[in-house]
Amino acid sequence: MKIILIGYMGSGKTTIGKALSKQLNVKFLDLDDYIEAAEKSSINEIFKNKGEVYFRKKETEYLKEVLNRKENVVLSVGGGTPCFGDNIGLINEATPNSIYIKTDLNVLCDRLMKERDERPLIADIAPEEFQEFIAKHLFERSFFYNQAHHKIGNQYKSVEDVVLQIRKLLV
Ligand SMILES: Nc1ncnc2c1ncn2[C@@H]1O[C@H](COP(=O)(O)OP(=O)(O)OP(=O)(O)O)[C@@H](O)[C@H]1O
Ligand SMILES: O=C(O)C1=C[C@@H](O)[C@@H](O)[C@H](O)C1
Ligand SMILES: [Mg+2]
Repeated sequence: MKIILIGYMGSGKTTIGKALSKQLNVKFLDLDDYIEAAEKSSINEIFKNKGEVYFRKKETEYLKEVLNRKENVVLSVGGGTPCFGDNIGLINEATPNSIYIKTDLNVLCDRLMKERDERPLIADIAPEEFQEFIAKHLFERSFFYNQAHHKIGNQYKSVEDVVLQIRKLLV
């Protein structure tokens, strides 16, 4: 069984994924962490030194590698993973349990403003343009996120509540 969490930066994929894997006693993998370990470089450094196109190529390669592993896993992917190539198709073929962690724009902006520096795509956006940038980016990406088999809101709820709701959705 694979449970794959997708959603925008800051939506809570890693936080929810870790808590879910603990409850289910299933291994947790985060694709960003996997890429950093395999490339021996942080995501920030990969973007800076090799560019986004290189990152996206590697992201798809490592996604395929993880999806081909015959193990049970809760996998959180990067915010952009489902939006490039046919990654969302690969994700949905690998499991009936792909889950879009959907989080309100205002909540996303609050979370991301605090953690901007770790995320290369938003690190340089001016504060006065931040909300509009995220709104547009999220709108463009929603087409891909909405292809997940399930959807769950992650705002104004505790991590435990969201995990409980996800467990009820699993097939
Ligand atoms: N239900 C929740 N209640 C309160 N805070 C939350 C909740 N879910 C996530 N957070 C907080 O939101 C922030 C972003 O969460 P997280 O890093 O898990 O997102 P992500 O989707 O993995 O982001 P990225 O795509 O950038 O890796 C973290 O500081 C986390 O603690
Ligand atoms: O939304 C995105 O495109 C990204 C999200 C992060 O998880 C990382 O994968 C990287 O910073 C790119
Ligand atoms: Mg994450």
